Amino acid sequence: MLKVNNISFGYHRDYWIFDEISLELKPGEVLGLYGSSGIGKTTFAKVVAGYLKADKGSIVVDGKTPLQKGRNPVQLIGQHPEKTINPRWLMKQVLKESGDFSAEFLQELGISQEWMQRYPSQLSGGELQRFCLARALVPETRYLIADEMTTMLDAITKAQIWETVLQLVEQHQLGMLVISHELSLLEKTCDRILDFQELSGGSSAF
Ligand SMILES: Nc1ncnc2c1ncn2[C@@H]1O[C@H](COP(=O)(O)OP(=O)(O)OP(=O)(O)O)[C@@H](O)[C@H]1O
Repeated sequence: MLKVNNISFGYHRDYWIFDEISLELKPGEVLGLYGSSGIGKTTFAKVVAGYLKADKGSIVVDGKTPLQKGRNPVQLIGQHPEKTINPRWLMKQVLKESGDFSAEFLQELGISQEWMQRYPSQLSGGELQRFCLARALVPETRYLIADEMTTMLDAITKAQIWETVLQLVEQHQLGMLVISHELSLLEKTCDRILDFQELSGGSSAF
């Protein structure tokens, strides 16, 4: 179980982006987090995945506090894959850095062998996002956070990526948090949906 216990975060000393949010995500569950743009969803995702430190509260993953070193069992996939990939590396180097991936697994994610010899700038957003998914789906991963993962993609690519991801999530019994401002997407993909504004009670002063 991924337990988020009363976490608060502010970029500045005088203002919480969100205050005292709690939620629980079970293995195998697909949980939606809905909220409008700018409300603090990405910040929340970064805190839960360990990129930012909560000012208050705690995050407990399968009974443990994730360590600073080593691979986090909570992996985050964001809206802009190009921002997380070294532009000077060939895609085969990008993958190699995260581990060894079988040809079957890459095929399942729709990654063509031919793309391995290309640089990130020579791939589309949907193609790059598949590499980000591969990197996030290493054996240590137990929970996946998809923050507006397909917002930039066209309808067909979006549907293909969601079909693959939901299959893999079920197959590996991962817990998945789907963050989006698109309620229709959450209704299609999630077992239940939480409203970010209701959870945080809106932004408030310290
Ligand atoms: N590094 C930062 N320093 C200061 N303020 C920030 C920083 N990053 C984000 N913010 C502010 O925090 C607030 C929440 O931003 P966040 O990106 O978490 O929202 P969001 O709900 O994910 O929005 P969107 O859906 O548009 O991406 C915004 O007002 C934003 O301007």
